Amino acid sequence: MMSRHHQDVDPLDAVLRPPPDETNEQRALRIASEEHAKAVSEEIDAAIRAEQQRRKKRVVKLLLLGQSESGKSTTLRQFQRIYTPTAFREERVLWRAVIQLNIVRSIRTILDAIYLAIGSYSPPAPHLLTQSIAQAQKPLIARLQPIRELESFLIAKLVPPNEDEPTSLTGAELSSSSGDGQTSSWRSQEVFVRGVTGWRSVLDNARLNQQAHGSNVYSVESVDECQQVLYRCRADIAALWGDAKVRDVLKRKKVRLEEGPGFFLNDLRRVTSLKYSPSDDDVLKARLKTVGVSEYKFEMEVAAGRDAGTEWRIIDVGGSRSQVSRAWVPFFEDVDAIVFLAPISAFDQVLSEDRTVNRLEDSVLLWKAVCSNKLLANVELVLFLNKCDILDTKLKSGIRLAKYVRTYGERENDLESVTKYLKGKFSAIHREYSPNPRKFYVFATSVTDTTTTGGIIASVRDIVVRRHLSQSKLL
Ligand SMILES: Nc1nc2c(ncn2[C@@H]2O[C@H](COP(=O)(O)OP(=O)(O)OP(=O)(O)O)[C@@H](O)[C@H]2O)c(=O)[nH]1
Ligand SMILES: [Mg+2]
Repeated sequence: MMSRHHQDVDPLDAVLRPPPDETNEQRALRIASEEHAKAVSEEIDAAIRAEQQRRKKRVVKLLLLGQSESGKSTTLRQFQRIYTPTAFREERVLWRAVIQLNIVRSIRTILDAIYLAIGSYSPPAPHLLTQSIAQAQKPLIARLQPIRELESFLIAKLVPPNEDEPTSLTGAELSSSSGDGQTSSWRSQEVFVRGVTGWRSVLDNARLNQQAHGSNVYSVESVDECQQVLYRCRADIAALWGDAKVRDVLKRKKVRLEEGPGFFLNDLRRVTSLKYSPSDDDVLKARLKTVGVSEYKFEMEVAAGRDAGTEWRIIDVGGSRSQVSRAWVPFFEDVDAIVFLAPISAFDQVLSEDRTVNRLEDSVLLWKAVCSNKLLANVELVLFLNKCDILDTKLKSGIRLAKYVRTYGERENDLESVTKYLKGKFSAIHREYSPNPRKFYVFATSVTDTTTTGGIIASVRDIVVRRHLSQSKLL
């Protein structure tokens, strides 16, 4: 009998059942306290779910390294173009000011080359041929004066306010050898940006500042006024760039604008039109130096398919010499992979910050330092032998690698043989200097090229994600 009675009565039910003699007040209190307990329990459940979600969410960290002008920021822009296309497209218009400055810089480089050649700058002696060009082109040069003025305006607009770093970072440099064997050179400012998003807010600030100061051409309200100046000067710019004698001066001064960063003079009609809006290719070609370190975080958009929702942190550092040791090391922690860019087209160039150092040699030394760094022993290293398009043009124009890299010897002076040889050299350093054996990933790249870079970026993504997953399993 007893056991039957026990089966009929739920002991919990007995405890939870409201007391039979409960007053209305006690009932209200009981219900309130039950609701509170339920709310607390739901909160705890939500927190647990969020934590589970966070643990499931993939966060990958990629560091871009390489000397200045190697293509790090361009590679970052390729990631943005491919994985956050909407945001990339929306931001394209903001690059117009940078492109305007790139154009203005090219024009100034040409004018400076002419002036330097005729001895307006000391000490070179006047060169008769160039002097006659300067005479012939005098009215044209005078008409281009607004372009020079545009330069300082755009610099004021693009360089962050209250910037404590000197803005006169080394940039394009011309040198002139005069008849007496003396060489003179001067450095021009190169505009830089601290961080990827920094310059955007700078543009907004500049716009507001200028609005407060009236509306003549140089207290421009917006980018459009600068565009108007370029538009008005387009025929003169085209005449200058198209002049055979001017080209001759540039050739003699060894100014190869086309191979340099931010070159737009072959697209003058389009880029100086009033309604000009930068294309994807323009944004990739534009040059804006990075100073310091910028971390770009993004989640791949739904269009990225199976990788949508993965959080990427790509760290882009300034590559000029003064920044290398100071800025890079603190970012070595927690990195899944490094993309190291070596601009192999630069085998016949020197660093703009130290004109005694060959750029290829500098890249090799940096690569050695990265490979041998113990903090990076377990990090995947992906090497981009970059600027292959420029390398190809250079080799075809007859510039020989063997003149600068003597060990290259009698090998063929073509793109395939040169990249194969350099891959071997970089691979040997990787093998010899890595603290632990690791796989060597290498790509011959032209990161400004959208068609070929898409596939390479996808391969990098796979390498990084695979490594990230294997590391997570080990934890
Ligand atoms: N033709 C060509 N131009 C390239 C290539 N890669 C980069 N560039 C251009 O070279 C210039 C320098 O590239 P950036 O990406 O700014 O170089 P960076 O490594 O970020 O340089 P810092 O910010 O000074 O460290 C830009 O104008 C790019 O468009 C390439 O493969 N081919
Ligand atoms: Mg950069």
